[in-house]
Amino acid sequence: MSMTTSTSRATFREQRLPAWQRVVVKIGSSLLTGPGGVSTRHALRIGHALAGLIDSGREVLIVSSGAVAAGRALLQARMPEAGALPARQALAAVGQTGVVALWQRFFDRPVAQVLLTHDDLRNRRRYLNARSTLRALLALGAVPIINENDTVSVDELKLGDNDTLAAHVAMVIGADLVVLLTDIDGLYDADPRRNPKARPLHRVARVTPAVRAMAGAAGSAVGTGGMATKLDAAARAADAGIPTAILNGTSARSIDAFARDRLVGTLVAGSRSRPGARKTWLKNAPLAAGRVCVDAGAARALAERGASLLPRGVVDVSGEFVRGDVVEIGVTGRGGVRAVARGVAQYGASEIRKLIGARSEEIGTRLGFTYGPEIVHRDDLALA
Ligand SMILES: Nc1ncnc2c1ncn2[C@@H]1O[C@H](COP(=O)(O)OP(=O)(O)O)[C@@H](O)[C@H]1O
Ligand SMILES: N[C@@H](CCC(=O)OP(=O)(O)O)C(=O)O
Repeated sequence: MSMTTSTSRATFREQRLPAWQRVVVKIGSSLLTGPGGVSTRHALRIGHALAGLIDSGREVLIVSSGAVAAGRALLQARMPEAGALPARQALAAVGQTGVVALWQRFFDRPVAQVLLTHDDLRNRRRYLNARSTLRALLALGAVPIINENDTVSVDELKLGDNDTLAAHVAMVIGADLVVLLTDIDGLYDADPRRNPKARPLHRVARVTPAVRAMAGAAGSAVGTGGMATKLDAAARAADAGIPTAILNGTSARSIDAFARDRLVGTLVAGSRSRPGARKTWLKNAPLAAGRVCVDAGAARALAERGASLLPRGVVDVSGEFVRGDVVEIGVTGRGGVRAVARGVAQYGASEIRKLIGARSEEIGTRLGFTYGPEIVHRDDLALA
């Protein structure tokens, strides 16, 4: 058989873990579920380690997978085929209660269920709400148990995997570290389940295309995305200056090291600069709700002078978005539309259509009201 056992694999040596006060820990489905639904087999050790860290004054947010796998086991259902979204959503609804109840067993303080959708991270108002709620939960001493709101997220708007969700949560809450607990010791230079000669990578300075090429698909029937989504998530977090540790949640050695502020696994370094949280969020907001096309002069003003976008420079609007949504700002050239920036729209699409080419002073007369002279304020802009 081509699969290798974990005992024949090269092992990771223990290394330093960056200092942290606030961490987002993501736990994959395979660590939390078994044939009977949720399972304490691996979760027990992880839960105790996290409880110890919280008791010592650290702040821990948990991104927990396992709803679909637990629901499937409880209903003795087959895994729905790709595309069978309502069935997966139903399984998630059945399994999620057990996942949260499982976590409650490890903490003597309340846990809080937080289900987030793509929209909650894309829309600035909802993003700010999510941030305030998470902050309040930490201040109250509750342990946030976060998952994607699978029962209502539709395919094209799904974050899709909880590695990505963990990176977003870390950016939203300004965490110092992301920890991805999985069923393998860390990142290897090839998928060790397929290549017995794969070598451990202790440290990744930057997620380059060459590093991405090392990552293969999921290792279990319940996992989503494999190492590829973990590296994508780590790259996002790194962009915001947040390092990511990838380690084995089934291994006592790895979990015990983490509880002692050491790492047995892979560290993806954070980039040195830590751009403003708002710009980071904008750059990573999963999808834009629409597009505002601008003329070449406006594009230059945004890119070269860091100016706000005024109605004067707008030439076209597509999509149906409302005030507060993230929009793409593009400029039309020979090869089609080129993205220039992303920003939070101060006006909705139907309003901006009435303002195309207007001077800022005309906004009041064209609309009958005004939210200010800018279509997108410079503070709410991130260049592409
Ligand atoms: N280069 C690699 N190094 C380590 N693991 C890899 C690599 N490429 C693919 N994998 C696979 O990724 C799996 C972990 O991802 P996944 O199954 O999605 O887990 P989770 O449920 O924890 O998100 C491992 O079990 C492994 O088989
Ligand atoms: N939101 C889904 C998990 C999606 C996911 O990323 O799963 P995994 O790769 O096991 O972390 C669930 O709770 O079943």
